[in-house]
Amino acid sequence: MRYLSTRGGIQPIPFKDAVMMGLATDGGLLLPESYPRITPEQLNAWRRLSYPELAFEIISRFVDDIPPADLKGVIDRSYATFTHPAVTPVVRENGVYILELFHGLTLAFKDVALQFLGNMFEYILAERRQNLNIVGATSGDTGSAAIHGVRGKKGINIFILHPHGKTSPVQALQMTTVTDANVHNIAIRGTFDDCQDMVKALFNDLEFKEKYALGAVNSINWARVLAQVVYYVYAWLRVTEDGKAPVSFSVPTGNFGDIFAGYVAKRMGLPIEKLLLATNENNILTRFVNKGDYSLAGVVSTLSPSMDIQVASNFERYLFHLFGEDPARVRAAFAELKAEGRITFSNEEMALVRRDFCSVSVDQEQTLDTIGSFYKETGYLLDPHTAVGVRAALEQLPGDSLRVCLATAHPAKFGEAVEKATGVPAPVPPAIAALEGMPTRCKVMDADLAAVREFIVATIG
Ligand SMILES: Cc1ncc(COP(=O)(O)O)c(C=O)c1O
Ligand SMILES: N[C@@H](CCOP(=O)(O)O)C(=O)O
Repeated sequence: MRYLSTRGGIQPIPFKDAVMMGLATDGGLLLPESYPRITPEQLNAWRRLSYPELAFEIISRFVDDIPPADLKGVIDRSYATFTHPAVTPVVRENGVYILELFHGLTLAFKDVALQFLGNMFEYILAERRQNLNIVGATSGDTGSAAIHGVRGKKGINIFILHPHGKTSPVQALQMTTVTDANVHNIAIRGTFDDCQDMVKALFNDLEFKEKYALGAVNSINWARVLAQVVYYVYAWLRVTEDGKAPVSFSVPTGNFGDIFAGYVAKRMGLPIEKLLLATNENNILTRFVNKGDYSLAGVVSTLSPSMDIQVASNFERYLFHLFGEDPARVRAAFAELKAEGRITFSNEEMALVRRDFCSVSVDQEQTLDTIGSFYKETGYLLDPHTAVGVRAALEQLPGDSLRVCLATAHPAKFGEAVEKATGVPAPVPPAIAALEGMPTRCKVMDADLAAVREFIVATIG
């Protein structure tokens, strides 16, 4: 399996090089040359597999430059850190299935891919006798999951940029209380988009990237998306009885990484009826799906802060496929976005979009109402991001269809919103209770690329 860039500017490369490259050197995103097919017979044969066994079956189809026993070792180590034996269990509440993705170390879906990526980096670096300086942007969850994926690992430094004061207090503490020597938190006076822009700019400075051996933990890294494909298949196997039943997935969306993993699963042959793209008030992607309107607007702060994003980086991967794998059309679309603040789509393209996706935007009042009523009816607590997806599913997907909602974070990460909605405090897991009063370390900076670059260079030494 080889990987190519959405912008068409690199020779195809193998998996390990793709992991190390992160953002493609031509500014695009890496994708596999083709998607391996999974058949109904294969799906039925996978029903009895544990999560790590299934992960191996799927991931190994995209990786041919790592011996199977080594790949299995990386996968097994990654999922041994989860507190639930099923890793990502599925529960049924109020007519929808809930895919719980928050049983990892930092209580969000990011752990599923970032434990895998942290161990994969460690494996490749040991083999190549190299060091790595990870630079990432977070709206709250990627940062802590990435930090916990690589803290204390030999030969790795990690720099995580988050928008100052715009994450939940628990999310901030999950990052800044990790004071290992290789962990560096930077709080940017700005938005997540500012953080992501600066990270991309550092990667696009190829001399800097090479000199300081930069590595990516955001979903611009293909390994992130790949690891997330697994739980779509796992959930599908839990809620169906035969190899063909169509299932719809409701996905609370910000950077389009999670839902793109679902799209990959669909392209591989997993019977997915619809991918429901659920957004908060930052709804550029809902406007795109429903009206063909992909035009930039300002970012607003909401109760689901991890989804407070305008420019979803993985959208580029989807556009590559939507445009018939034509890198020239991708380049033209991003030139239009830069010049005009929008991308224009043809009617044929929008028909293709609506074949796979539908979308709903859920505002904060509806989010609180959904957390409150769901709790009242079932006793089950939703975090605000999950609530956006559940609300969208209840509104948009037929009640007699198989509906899986991705529960992307534990409610205790957003305790204030949950208490406001239900009138009761969310139970606090020991991992969160332990954060209170711990020493913290974090550098607060302006959204100034030169200053961030200087800080990274000075810290690496
Ligand atoms: C809790 C939570 N839900 C949903 C999302 C949105 O996921 P994605 O950015 O992959 O679309 C995020 C951020 O990524 C998140 O942290
Ligand atoms: N919501 C994310 C934003 C970054 O997304 P990523 O999937 O590209 O890492 C976060 O929690 O940081």
